[in-house]
Amino acid sequence: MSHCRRLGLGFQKLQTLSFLSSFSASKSPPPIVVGISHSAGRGVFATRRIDAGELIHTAEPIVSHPSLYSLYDVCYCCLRKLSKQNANSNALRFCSKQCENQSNNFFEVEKKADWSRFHKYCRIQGLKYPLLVKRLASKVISGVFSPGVLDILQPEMLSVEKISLVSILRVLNSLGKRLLFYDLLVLTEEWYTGVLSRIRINSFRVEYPGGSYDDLISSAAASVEGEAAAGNAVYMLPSLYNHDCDPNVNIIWVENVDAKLKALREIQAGEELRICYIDASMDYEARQTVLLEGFGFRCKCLRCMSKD
Ligand SMILES: C[S@@+](CC[C@H](N)C(=O)[O-])C[C@H]1O[C@@H](n2cnc3c(N)ncnc32)[C@H](O)[C@@H]1O
Repeated sequence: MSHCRRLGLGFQKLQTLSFLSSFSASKSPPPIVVGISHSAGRGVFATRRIDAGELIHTAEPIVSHPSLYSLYDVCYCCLRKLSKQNANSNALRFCSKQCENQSNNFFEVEKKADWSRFHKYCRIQGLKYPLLVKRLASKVISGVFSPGVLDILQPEMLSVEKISLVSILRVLNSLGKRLLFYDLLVLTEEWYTGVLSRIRINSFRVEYPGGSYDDLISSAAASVEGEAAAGNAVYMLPSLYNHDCDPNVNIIWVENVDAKLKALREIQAGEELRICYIDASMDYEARQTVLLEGFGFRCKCLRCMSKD
């Protein structure tokens, strides 16, 4: 391990990490370790040489939600695209019995409230993170997760402006007495702010590779509405990957919300694995601006250090 120091995560946190990153006991563990990078806090490092194109690991989300544009076109659990045939245009659907069963707990909670005004508010304001908070809250209330499940992830320092702009609590308050969030004392405004500050810099936009002509047309229509993605999701291990404007790892989605992390080139043992959070084709100034405004940091990757 030449470039990193192993990280002393608490036992409980390590358990959470391994549970959520779909390392099957029958398969060998992925060739990675979490350590401290020299310029970006915690990071993920290779424990052996990794070949170009190698699948490093897969990851299941802690929390995910379809985009409002895709709400009735993808599985409400795994975000798999569904056939439009025989679809009731306003019904949430699952792709399989397995997804339906897996969603039972949180879906029962969600069904207790009418979310239409909340969705309308998010659509008008162009908000996606409150949908993830809604799903997480439902999972907490149904007992799937403890309220602090995201605490291990790095938070963003939220300005008052950012919090009030996306104040799910304010919107939910207007829904009246059937409020989910006030049912449980643990889901307070403080909980909401902590969760939002983590979701903002750790969530991924789930997009599939371009498919049929119909897909292209609907994604063009969705782009006009500002949200072409199938949905958004937060993962545990992928959230520990730092950013690089010349990344050595790619995160992709093939058919559902399960993420695949693949090596873009040969990686040596001890090297840090980094993904790209933004469109790397932008010039230096634009990349710095997007990373500062969107993720709250000045990029110190090698490409940025040489102002390329
Ligand atoms: C998704 S987290 C990555 C994991 C994080 N390092 C941790 O300790 O949890 C994103 C945060 O990592 C840091 N980071 C990631 N890539 C960076 C880079 N290229 N330069 C500087 N900081 C970076 C920033 O603080 C950023 O807000």
